Amino acid sequence: MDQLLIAGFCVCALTVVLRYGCGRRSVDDIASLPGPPSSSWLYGNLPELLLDRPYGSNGLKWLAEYGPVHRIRGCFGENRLMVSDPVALRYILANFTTFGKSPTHRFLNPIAFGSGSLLHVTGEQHHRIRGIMNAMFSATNVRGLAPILEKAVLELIERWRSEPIDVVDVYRAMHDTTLQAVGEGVMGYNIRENENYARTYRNLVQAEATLSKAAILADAVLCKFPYSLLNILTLFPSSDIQKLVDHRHANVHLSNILLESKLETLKLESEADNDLFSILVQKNSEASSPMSADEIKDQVGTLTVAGEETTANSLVWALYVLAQNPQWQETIRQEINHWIANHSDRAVDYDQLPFLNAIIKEVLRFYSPLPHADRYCTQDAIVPLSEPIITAGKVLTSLRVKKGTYVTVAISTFHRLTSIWGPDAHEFKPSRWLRDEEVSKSTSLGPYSNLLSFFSGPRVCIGWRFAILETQIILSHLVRNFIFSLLAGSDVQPGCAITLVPMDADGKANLYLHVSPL
Ligand code: HEM
Repeated sequence: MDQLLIAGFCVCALTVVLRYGCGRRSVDDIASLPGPPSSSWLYGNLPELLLDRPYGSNGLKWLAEYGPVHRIRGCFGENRLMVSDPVALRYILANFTTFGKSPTHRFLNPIAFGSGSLLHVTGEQHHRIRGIMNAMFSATNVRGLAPILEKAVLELIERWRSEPIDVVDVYRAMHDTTLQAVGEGVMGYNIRENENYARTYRNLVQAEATLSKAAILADAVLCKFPYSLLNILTLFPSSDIQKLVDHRHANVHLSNILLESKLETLKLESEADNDLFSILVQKNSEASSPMSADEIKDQVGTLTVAGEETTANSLVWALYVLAQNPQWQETIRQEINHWIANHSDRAVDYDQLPFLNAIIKEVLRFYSPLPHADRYCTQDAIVPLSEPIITAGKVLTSLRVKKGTYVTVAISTFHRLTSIWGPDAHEFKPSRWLRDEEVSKSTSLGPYSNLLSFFSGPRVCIGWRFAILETQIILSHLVRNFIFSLLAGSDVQPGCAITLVPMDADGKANLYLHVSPL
């Protein structure tokens, strides 16, 4: 966000804040909750949360000190709720009408993806679009994509084998490969070969993921204004908003081409391609309340962004832990070679590779690709708790939350609760997934192995099956073909760029590893 714009907005925001305060003066319990002190009225605890290195260390400190439901301060001294309590989380994530997306997301998502984007729509429109898109992401349809996903990784393997490589930025390589995989698997189109689209896409990701004190402030200021006023910003776009607008143009161009060609195939009654977008167009033509052409087109950019970043970063962290543990690479190799030797007549069933899946689950737990997400309370609510909170002489068995409160869904902190994951919750330990009884079944939250990585409730990740299959395929093929090892003296730490990325000392996202062909 441009400095000038921020300064202008700060002045307006201060006026609004001073005049109206930080929200309605209805009663809630958050002010009385324990929470970390804040040294800054302007930024509150947000820099400690968002700019933390390694990401999550402050979250874990706060968890230990104040418990799984506590207060943190946002900008201008506002109270925010930070939640990793499973009962409270289930309630919050199940009630999207009350706990919706943050005002900033509601402002920015339509600019980047269109107002019909699944990430943006709510209520009946979300229900209708989601119903049609759920069919697109069914287990059978996703399973059918294995050959497309295998092709993406085999091309990478070919490139790595054909040129002498030693040290590779696997962060970059995984992002390129997942961009190709999501393009070909979801859209039936190789996005990597469309330079303009790939460029605007990278710019968009960079603009959205740039976290700094200025971005924190801009976020806090934006939400104080009505959308009608904010929309004026798009007429005088800052450089970051321009990146969103540029990507939207690229999306419109690409989605027009894609939709036209898929509709043509449908009209000719020729055999439809098995990419998910073709399936969507087909399912939509049979739906009783179909999506409009614009609504379909708005999913192109949505699925690219939602599907690429997260999966690429899971793969990057998986390669990072494997590079630290060569014996785990060998176990995966033996596992897959054994499977192939015993089932030479069948395609690989990746779900039948226990150690590979244990690594993937532990990566999703320990390096949660989206480490936290915001929700914004749109009407006063009462949130249940799994355990009472004793505060200021009162025992709270549930929590009154007032309209206008930000709630941080602390995904990565939930993944470290010893009450759920056991006393070794803070260790990276794939073996926990090989002994079923060790992973608590008492709190079933997410769609996959009680992990919250994909969220739960009506906004649960629609692409989780795709993400798992893609990770299984790319990781197993890479480990079968190469040995990964750490560079001497390399020092990356988890940093938050909306998703969790490995950051070097300069705050740049990358991960250089030695890659040796087998
Ligand atoms: C490891 C990989 C992934 C992770 C950790 C992940 C995580 C998430 C999370 C936490 C949400 C909820 C966000 C919110 O409501 O604030 C979400 C939503 C979504 N994800 Fe994923 N995701 C992954 C991969 C994918 C893939 C591969 C696709 C598609 C190809 C995808 C498409 C979407 C879409 C469209 C939504 C919005 C759903 C809705 O609001 O109804 N995601 N994802």
